[in-house]
Amino acid sequence: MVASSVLGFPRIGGNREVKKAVEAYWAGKISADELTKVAADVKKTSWASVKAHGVDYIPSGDFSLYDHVLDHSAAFNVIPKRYVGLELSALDVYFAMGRGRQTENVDVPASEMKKWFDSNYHFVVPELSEETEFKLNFNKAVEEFNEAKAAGILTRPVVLGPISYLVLSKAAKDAKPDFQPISLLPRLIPVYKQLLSDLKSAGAEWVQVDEPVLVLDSAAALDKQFTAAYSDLVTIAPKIMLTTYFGRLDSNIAFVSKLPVAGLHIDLDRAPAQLVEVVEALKPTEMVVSLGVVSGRNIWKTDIAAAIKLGQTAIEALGQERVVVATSSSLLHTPVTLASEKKLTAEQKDWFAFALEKAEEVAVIAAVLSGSQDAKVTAALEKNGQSIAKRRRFESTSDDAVRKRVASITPEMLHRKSPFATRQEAQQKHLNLPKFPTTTIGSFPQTKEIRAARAKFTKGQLTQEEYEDFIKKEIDLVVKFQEEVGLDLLVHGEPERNDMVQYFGELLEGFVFTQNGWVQSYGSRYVRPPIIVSDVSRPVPMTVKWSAYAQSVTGKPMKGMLTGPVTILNWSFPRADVTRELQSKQLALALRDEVIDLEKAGIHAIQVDEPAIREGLPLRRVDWDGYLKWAVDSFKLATAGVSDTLQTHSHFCYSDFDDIFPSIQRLDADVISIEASKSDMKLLHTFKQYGYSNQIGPGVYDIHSPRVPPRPEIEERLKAMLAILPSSLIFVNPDCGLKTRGWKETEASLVNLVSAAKWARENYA
Ligand code: MET
Ligand SMILES: [Zn+2]
Repeated sequence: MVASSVLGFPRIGGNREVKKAVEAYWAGKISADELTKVAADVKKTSWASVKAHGVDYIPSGDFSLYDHVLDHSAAFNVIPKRYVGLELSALDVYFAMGRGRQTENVDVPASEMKKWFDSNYHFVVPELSEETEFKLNFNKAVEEFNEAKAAGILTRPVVLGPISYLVLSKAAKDAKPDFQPISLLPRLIPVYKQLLSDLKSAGAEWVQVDEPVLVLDSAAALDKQFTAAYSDLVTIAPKIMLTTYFGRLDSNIAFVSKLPVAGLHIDLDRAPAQLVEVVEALKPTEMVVSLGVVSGRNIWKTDIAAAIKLGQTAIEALGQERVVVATSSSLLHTPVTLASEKKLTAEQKDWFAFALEKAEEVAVIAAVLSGSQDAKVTAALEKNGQSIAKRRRFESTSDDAVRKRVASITPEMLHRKSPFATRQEAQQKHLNLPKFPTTTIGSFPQTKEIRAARAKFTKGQLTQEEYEDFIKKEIDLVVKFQEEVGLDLLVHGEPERNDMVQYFGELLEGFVFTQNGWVQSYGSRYVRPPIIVSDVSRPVPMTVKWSAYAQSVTGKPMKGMLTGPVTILNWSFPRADVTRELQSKQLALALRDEVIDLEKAGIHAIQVDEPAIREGLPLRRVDWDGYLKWAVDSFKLATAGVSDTLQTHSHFCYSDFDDIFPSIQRLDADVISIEASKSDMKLLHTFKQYGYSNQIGPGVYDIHSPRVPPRPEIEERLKAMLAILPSSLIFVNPDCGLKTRGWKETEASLVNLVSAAKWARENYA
């Protein structure tokens, strides 16, 4: 019998119950007990429905109220000093670590967040030092295992493995300069032993231990640590399914196949070619192989016939009993169910599978591989074949005009007319910005009123004209606000945008949208990625009306605001039938037309956001150049079609800059703004090391938290920048858009920001 498994499930709940409850708890509207109850119901529903679809290994312990890495930190007592002794409940300390906390007596910033591998999910980075004292404060894995058991469902608990936990951690500020988190492994192992032996006593037969770092180049140097850790853990743990995802093991398979674990999970969605090598390596062992054939990262219906072929290859070598069919990764990155989509056409709906439908897919594939003659299985298999055939027919139709345009892109289209120095002079004449110009990243608070108006408009309760008047009034407010606060380069505030990707997707050809396809980005923040289904083009201008209006109501320069091609691509579910490069170039051409139209409409600064360029970077270094080439070319294609007088901006919000620094320089944007506040400005050192020739605005405060940055704190950050960068290149701005913030903290924060910039002008003339 081939077993089936799901590696993790979305946490939001079918009706966004968890998101709503967490936010209600933060707002003081419900109690901790009420929150726990909502979470318990959602978990129970997920377990029951995965089980109902016939899945053998059902995950537990993967649920989280904020982030699963943060859950481990809280459980392991990895609580930075600033969160200790605040007289808060354990739950409030947990949330304070995730999002910061600012009340009458407490003022702590959030921890740093980083993107989870190459996804748009953010995890809270653990902070470790020589002084870290690991202990098991609570055992979430056991608690949830028992919770499921009480509901009559036997689960396979999920934990993040010790090596990945340490590799994903960073050294705390007070750690010694040469401190390496991985050096704490011997001290962390006893905690894992306790965690895992408790799980075994609770009755868990298997445990899924995630070690996603095994798909990174850096894991090659950790073979000794892996061997030591797992040789120790297997002695007391349930059977361990060592789980890798998002990439390929490559040479790491050599030591992984020698680990004493009971099973190995590999991602065959991202890296199908690794199957043969892995199976060969496992042959002489007794390990079970878990085949991640159903994508945890995309929403296309699985081609079951193709998955079966992969399964058969494994079975021929290892036998049925040693093969498990699984999702490639946790389904955290996909929406809950297609069943809640009422607006997709029947044809479109037939293309996709969301989390619940994927659970069914793994069960069907496992049943077929087990030789099931069950009529339901045969029918499901046949139906899948028909769906795939229909989709292939749709995919074979393309937009010839778009394809031709991509084919005729010339090198000249990628370059601005003059070098940066010449452009800077020309731009200054138009923009007339003071030294240390202040600006924001684009969005202003998306208030209840804005969301209500948009909802009414979507439902047809507001006419086009009424809605546009409403948006114009919002723009008036935001412009007036910025003038009053004293900002220099203004924005229109993006009130017309539901989301920075969805907004463009809706105006472009080639996308479809879900009503309920929410995917977690961080904490309680969920996005609804559009789906690219065919060739992309721009039928009409998308932002010109709003930017031109905003410019018409102020004498100060107005910055146009677009989402970049690579980000639109990376934050959508992409097509799987053509390359990402082709999709990116099509998007770039559409945006190029928009940039040119904005310039014609009298806009002198345009920001093209590329916050997702880093996360799309392949996990293996050998694959980087290929990606960076087309990613940078796409940005340039979108932005280089304008005159020297137009100031291009780009924005990035992440901190691992070192890796891609030369590519950032190659974008040749006149100004970039970057996230720098939470990572203690460490990325500025990258700039110091490499030098940077164009203008740059390192974010001076963290917008992911409602906390107001006191003015001296902003000044400190400016000082840190000035130690590294010439004052003539520095812009002053928050580290990202303000859409998730309230007006109160936005105003207080920006007042401090403007006054810190004035201070800089006075002191660094
Ligand atoms: C995640 S980056 C966000 C950039 C966008 N312009 C905004 O301000 O919201
Ligand atoms: Zn951002």
